[in-house]
Order: sequence, then structure tokens, then C-alpha cells
Amino acid sequence: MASFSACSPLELPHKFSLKVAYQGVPGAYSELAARTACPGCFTLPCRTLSGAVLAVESGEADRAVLPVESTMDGTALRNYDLLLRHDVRVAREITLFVRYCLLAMPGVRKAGLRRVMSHPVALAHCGRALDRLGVDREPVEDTAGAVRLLSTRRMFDAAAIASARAGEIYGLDVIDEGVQDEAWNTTRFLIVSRDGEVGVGARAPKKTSMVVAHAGDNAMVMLRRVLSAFASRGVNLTKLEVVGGDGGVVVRKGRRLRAFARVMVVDFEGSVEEEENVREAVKEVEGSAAFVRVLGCYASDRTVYNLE
Ligand SMILES: O=C(O)C(=O)C[C@]1(C(=O)O)C=C[C@@H](O)C=C1
Repeated sequence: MASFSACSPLELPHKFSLKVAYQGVPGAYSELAARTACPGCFTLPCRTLSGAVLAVESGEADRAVLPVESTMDGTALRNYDLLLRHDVRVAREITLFVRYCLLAMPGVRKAGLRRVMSHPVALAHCGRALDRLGVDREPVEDTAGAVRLLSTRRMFDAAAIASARAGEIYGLDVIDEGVQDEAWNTTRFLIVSRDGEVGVGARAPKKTSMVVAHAGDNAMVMLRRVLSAFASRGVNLTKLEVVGGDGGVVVRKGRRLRAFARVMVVDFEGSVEEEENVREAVKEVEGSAAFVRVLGCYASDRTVYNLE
């Protein structure tokens, strides 16, 4: 059972402050995740998520924050793709309770709104509230960026969906809160570094994240193989999601151009670096998959951090 915390840090402040890259501007949920996971860190705002990961790869930053799943949407495969394309490792995980606010310039009322801006994920999470308001939805790069835009352009016909913290930073009022479709809404972030690390909680139970791809098999065959490799060795799975539809092959003028794989994202208890049965399970999956990548072994943290 996950525990629920008002805001207890994952680790003590680092002796030397870490620089943590994230996509967005101050007040974005990714920045709140960085500050909660690495208290006392310097944060490095980046325009894109790949920019944040590149900052780690190039040594400009020590860590980057990636939102990878939410209770309302499941796995964000596009962000796992970044982990596959860059030379970084998962160093830890952090889950935030996300309670979206509707923010507007002082004096603006809901009845006067014509449009609402936010990150596309936040707009999707608040679909019912937006339907009730009957407003246009305008996607922007991050939730706090929407708040900053409204504030700098002094927009009086628009609102933003973001954290209360973003409202405080850019001087907007909260005109509604808890506007997400589901009351229980959490986002899980992975913190990546160049080398990965188990971190200060070295005695905490470990977990491992892995991506598996099969080009030809159907989902059932693939599932059975992965489940049996772990179950037969008593290794507990904490996440298993099949993403990418049916896979398929692109054929042009009778020539097979490219095979698309179906991808599975698997998290399991234990460390591939320290436990023989875990290593063997991964080896068995590797024997039948088209592609396996271990993204990192790190301290398991099942706390849901509530920053309200
Ligand atoms: O835009 C932000 O504030 C982000 O940190 C990004 C992000 C996401 O990509 O899921 C993170 C958490 C919220 O669920 C909404 C948006």
C-alpha cells in the first residue's frame, strides 16, 4: 500500500547542490518534483524534455526529471522513448499528488472565460470541467508556462490550469481548485542521471525498470513469456504495461521497410545488479525478445507526495 506524505524529502540535502533539469518554467509540476526529490537543488528550466535529458548527457545538469505515468492516463511512452534514445539511467522515482487549479488574472470570473491554456496532459485530465465551462482549449508547453503567459500578456478572457504554486509565482488568483476529472490523480516522475544511483536510501528496497520489445509475437505470447520469467523466480512486478497497439510492418512497392515493435514497460522489485534471480529473469526475457533495455536500478519509493 502506498503511503501519503505531506512533503517529506526523499533524501537529505546534498552536500554539493545538484543541478536538476526539467521541462517548463518555475512552478511546473516537474520543477516541484525536482525540488521534492532533491531538496536544496538548483533547477534548470528547459524548453523541451529532450533538452532536459540532453543537459544531463552533456554534463550541464546532474539530473533530469521525466513525467512517465499518471493515474488518469497510464504510461507516457513518448517519455520512455527519450530514455531509450539517450545515454542516461534512472536514479530514482517520485510520485506527486496532482490537484490542478484554475488560475486567472485578479478580478476575472469563470463566466468571463473564453479559453483555457495548459499542458496537453493537464487539459486532458480536466476535460469535464472544461466542457462545463464551454471554453476553447489551448495547449502550451507546460502548465506554469500557461500561467506566466497569461500574466505577462495580461489576458482577461483566459485561464490556466496549473499548480497553486505557479499562481503565487506569477501573481494569478486561484478561481477553482481540484478541477481534474478524478479526485485521485497522481503523476510518477523518474529522475535520471548519467550513471544512475541507488542514492542515499541505499538500504531501501530496490526496483528495476525495463523496456522490452517484440517485433513478431502477439501480445498474449509476449505477456506469458515475461510473466513466467519473473513469476518462476518469485520476482514481483510493480508495473507492466503493453504499449504501441498491434505493431506492424510498413511495406512499400512490395518491399518490407520497417517493422514496428510492440513495447512493454516492466518494473519489478529487486536489483539486476545485486540479485541473481532477478538477473536470470531478465536474461530469460532477453532470450526471446527483439530488444531489452534495463533503464536503471534504484530505491523504491511508494510515497505519494502532497505539495498542497
Ligand atoms: O506541465 C507541467 O507542469 C509538467 O510538469 C508536465 C506534466 C506532464 O507531462 O504530465 C506533469 C504533470 C502533470 O500531470 C501535467 C503535466
